[in-house]
Amino acid sequence: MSVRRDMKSMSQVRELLRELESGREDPDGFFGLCLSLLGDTDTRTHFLDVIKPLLSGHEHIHSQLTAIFLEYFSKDEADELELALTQSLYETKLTKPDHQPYKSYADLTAVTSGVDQSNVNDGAVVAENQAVARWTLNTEVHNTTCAIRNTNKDNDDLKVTKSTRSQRRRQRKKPHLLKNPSGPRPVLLWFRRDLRMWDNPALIGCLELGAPVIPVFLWNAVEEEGPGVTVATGGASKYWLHQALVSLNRSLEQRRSHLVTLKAEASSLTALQGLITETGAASVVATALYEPWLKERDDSVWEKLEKQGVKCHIYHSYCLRDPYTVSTRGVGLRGIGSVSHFMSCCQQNPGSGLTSPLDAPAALPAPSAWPQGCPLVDLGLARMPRRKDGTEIDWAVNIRKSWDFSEEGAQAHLEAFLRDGVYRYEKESSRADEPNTSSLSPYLHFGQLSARSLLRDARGARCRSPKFQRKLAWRDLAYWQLCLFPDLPWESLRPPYKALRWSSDRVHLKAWQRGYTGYPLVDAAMRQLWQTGWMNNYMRHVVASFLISYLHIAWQEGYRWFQDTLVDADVAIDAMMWQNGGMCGLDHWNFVMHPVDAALTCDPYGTYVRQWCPELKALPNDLIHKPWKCPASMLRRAGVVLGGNYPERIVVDLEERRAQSLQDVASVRRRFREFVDQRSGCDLVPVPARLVQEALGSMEDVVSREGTGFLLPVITRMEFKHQSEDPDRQDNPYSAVLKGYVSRKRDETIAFLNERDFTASVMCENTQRRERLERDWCLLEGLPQPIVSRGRARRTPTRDPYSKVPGGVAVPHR
Ligand SMILES: Cc1cc2nc3c(=O)[nH]c(=O)nc-3n(C[C@H](O)[C@H](O)[C@H](O)COP(=O)(O)OP(=O)(O)OC[C@H]3O[C@@H](n4cnc5c(N)ncnc54)[C@H](O)[C@@H]3O)c2cc1C
Repeated sequence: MSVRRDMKSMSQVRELLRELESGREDPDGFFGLCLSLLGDTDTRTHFLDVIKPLLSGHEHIHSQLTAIFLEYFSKDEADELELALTQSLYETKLTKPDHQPYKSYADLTAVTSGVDQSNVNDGAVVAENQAVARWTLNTEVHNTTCAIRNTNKDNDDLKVTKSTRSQRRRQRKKPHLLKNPSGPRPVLLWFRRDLRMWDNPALIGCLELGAPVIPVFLWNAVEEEGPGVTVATGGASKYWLHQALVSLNRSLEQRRSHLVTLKAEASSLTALQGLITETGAASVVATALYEPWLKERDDSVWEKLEKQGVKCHIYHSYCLRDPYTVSTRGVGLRGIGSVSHFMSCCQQNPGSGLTSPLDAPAALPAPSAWPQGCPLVDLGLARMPRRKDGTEIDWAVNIRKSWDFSEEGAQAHLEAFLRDGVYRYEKESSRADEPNTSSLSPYLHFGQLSARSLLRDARGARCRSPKFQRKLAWRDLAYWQLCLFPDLPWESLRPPYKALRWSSDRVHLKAWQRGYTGYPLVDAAMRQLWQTGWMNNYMRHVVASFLISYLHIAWQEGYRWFQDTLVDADVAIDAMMWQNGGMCGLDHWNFVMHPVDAALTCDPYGTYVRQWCPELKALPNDLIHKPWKCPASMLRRAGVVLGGNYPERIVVDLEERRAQSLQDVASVRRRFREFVDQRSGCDLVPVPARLVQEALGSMEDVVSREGTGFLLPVITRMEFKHQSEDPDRQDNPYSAVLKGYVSRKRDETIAFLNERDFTASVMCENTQRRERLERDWCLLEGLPQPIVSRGRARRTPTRDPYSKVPGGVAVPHR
């Protein structure tokens, strides 16, 4: 050992001594580390000097260390041999691949975790990583030692017996140096949805238990599905789950662990019990799930395991707030269902507050023996159907091309969005032709990204992002609603709307599902969904409005299709949004998207339609959203055959269909008057007693009826109220059909050009006036007529009809 290294090691030992004094290190661990840093001889020579400072103030630790030291150095020859072996392995671990010795444990952990050195400079992280690295190191040393010893078994029985005996003796004495079979019993880390290494409190919770960690994933489709027709994990989402598990396993392997996957045939409880018996695990750690049926299952699992003497530790990290702790106290129930009301509830009743995100551990302590699992493919999450000839139908090929399923992919997406995209998001999140939203939903759904760290990063972004941050509140709102109304995925919350007349036209439904409705915007969105498993929020509104208000198909059909095809399919969010869109949720969308007019906002140049409906790509911008308006010659030139390579519209009378939908709502509201508040005209919704009790201050809002529980007036679309009052009125002034709005940026451009046009036309008008006066004067005086200028008021090009604004100016956006 060189003098410089000697000094460096000594200074590290002194640093560790301070850790010991502050209680962050224990005497056994400290001694083990001294051995590894100083080596056997130097420890023997210097150790007692090193620990002398402990005599003032930490006498107890000093005497413990002295005992450990004396015990350790009173060993026999076999012990020496084993120690030499252990030390040499230790040296190997402490040597970089280029054979340069590691400078510090931070250095070591940076390599084992694959993280940048700059990330591990934080004191707390280094301490935590050191602890983990040490643990793993010790376990590994032991395992490798055993392995080497076993290969010698046949040759040298005597030596092995001796060695094993001495090993057992030392294990009893120094648990931190070699793993003790009777040491801490392993902990099962039950992964369900928070499939990540970063900011995972369950993972860190396991490490804090100081025991070997066995990460497991159990799959039981029946439990997952719940009691209703939830389609909790549809095809696309199962495919994502499979890929996310592959990636999780890779991350675990980088940390010297791996994921044990298991088909929980009978139940998750039975599978866990089996694992506990097989591994001797003493505890189970997981993050909470909030779907009521999963929570019920979990509660029963925790209860049974606790009775068996297994400790269960549950952490909350999937949502920003544990939805079961959100209260309306002090806020009341008025406006319930809106995100503003929900945020007021959270602000008024802040709960435990958000703590800082946690770093990923560098390594996980591995058990001495791993339980038997089954290969991930056996869970059947990514199983593809087969044709009659046995060949596979790989429907996920485009999904694979569209996404990076890993946690690193999530981080990269997030960074790119906060760096370049969040500004556009705040201005124009509705554009379908530009990737202006974060596309983080599948990562959030599977917990590959924690909501807490996302919020923290969004707050720290260069561009302010209030709109984006609010979306995370929407997400929590959905879980709160699902907890309050467990039937949310299948039963309308507003009772009268259950009696709405819905169409059962399967041809229409199929056309909508596959993107063959004849309305290019709707078709583009549905094809994007089918191929990539995703579409942005605005397009989800467009297609939902089309299904409900124009095809008159029940929202549950839309919900189920989304659950099956979205990679971010999320029971809580999907159900809440479809209920709201289906007019029967706690909130009402106060708009209906028109399948052509909406293009004004989201696809003004037809770029999006051209991408997903390439058969229409040669149509001009102003007609691409309504090919039925194209002259036959234009269609011919563009190669479009309506009813041939592109469908005819499945419904043509949009106005009529909308009016019918409105009439149907008015009629059920009149039929079930008991569910309409006579004072405000709002719909009444039965709410759980818990809500009412919490919001006692607002009892006057609550109408209590016998047999119906508590009825609460909720947000109701103005056009419904008006139509119900005067059913025969044709021109409802509150029509909710959104004509498409032009974004602020476009407004600004147009205003600027308008102004330029205005100046130009005023100048032109003046000239014309002067010319006219001159002409009249010449006529009166009998003089020859002056030569009139040929100039005319400048006309604005009319290439983009979507930019028409009051005032008559039309300009292309770019
Ligand atoms: C009919 C319908 C069904 C929907 N179904 C789902 C679904 O199954 N899963 C899903 O994650 N989102 C769903 N949404 C909400 C929203 O459309 C998606 O979250 C969003 O499009 C995802 O894209 P993004 O990550 O770019 O969103 P961003 O706009 O970048 O938002 C960031 C995150 O906030 C959350 N979020 C955004 N909008 C909402 C919202 N309205 N409600 C709750 N959380 C929101 C999502 O987790 C999203 O990833 C649905 C919306 C509608 C209209």
